[in-house]
Amino acid sequence: MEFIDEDLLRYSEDHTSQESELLHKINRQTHLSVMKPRMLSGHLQGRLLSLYSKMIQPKQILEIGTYTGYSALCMAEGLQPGGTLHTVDINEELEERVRGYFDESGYGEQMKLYIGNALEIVPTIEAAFDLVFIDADKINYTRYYEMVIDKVRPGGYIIADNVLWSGKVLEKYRKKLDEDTRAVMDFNRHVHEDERVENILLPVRDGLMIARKK
Ligand SMILES: C[S@@+](CC[C@H](N)C(=O)[O-])C[C@H]1O[C@@H](n2cnc3c(N)ncnc32)[C@H](O)[C@@H]1O
Repeated sequence: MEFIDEDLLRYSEDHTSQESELLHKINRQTHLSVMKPRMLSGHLQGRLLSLYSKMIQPKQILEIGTYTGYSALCMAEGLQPGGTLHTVDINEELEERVRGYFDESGYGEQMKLYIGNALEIVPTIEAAFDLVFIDADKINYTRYYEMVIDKVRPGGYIIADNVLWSGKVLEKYRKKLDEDTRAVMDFNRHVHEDERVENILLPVRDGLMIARKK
């Protein structure tokens, strides 16, 4: 389900800074040769992540769910010199492609790609994060949030993607209450009721939950 009129979306993209040539290439190649290309953040959300990252000026970023590296490279644009972006994905088939894109980007030295289950890898990463982007399996969203919240510095941010879950969080757009939808709804309630953060659910694309640790 598209939340915004297609023409308005195109108009918004036409009045948004262009993605870099490399990001454009990743976007195109993902659509041509990788399964489920809709998972990629895309032009508009990518520019938003880049802008947020430039505003936050993070030294340490964590991403859960690399896919083809598009969102990681958008957020890397705001990294401080000497900063690091840690990104985790369980799909080893993407590794070579992603490493290639990272090397080509000019941020290669600052990108740390981990291949494996985020539930096992994230607890092993020793860092105080300024920005965390949760964008992997929905069923574990609350677990990921709880796993990282103590590793986020006060004033740091957690952003989670797909929190409107194609509208299925609303009964009128839902055929049945499947476990992913239930997990997204539980996550949204969990963050909203969490006294440790202030939050906004931003209806951009498939919904971004943005939480700032107090
Ligand atoms: C929506 S895609 C990420 C899209 C990417 N962040 C972007 O915007 O371009 C979700 C990714 O999460 C990964 N994933 C799913 N379960 C995971 C897990 N338990 N640990 C790590 N990665 C996982 C999938 O392999 C997939 O590549």
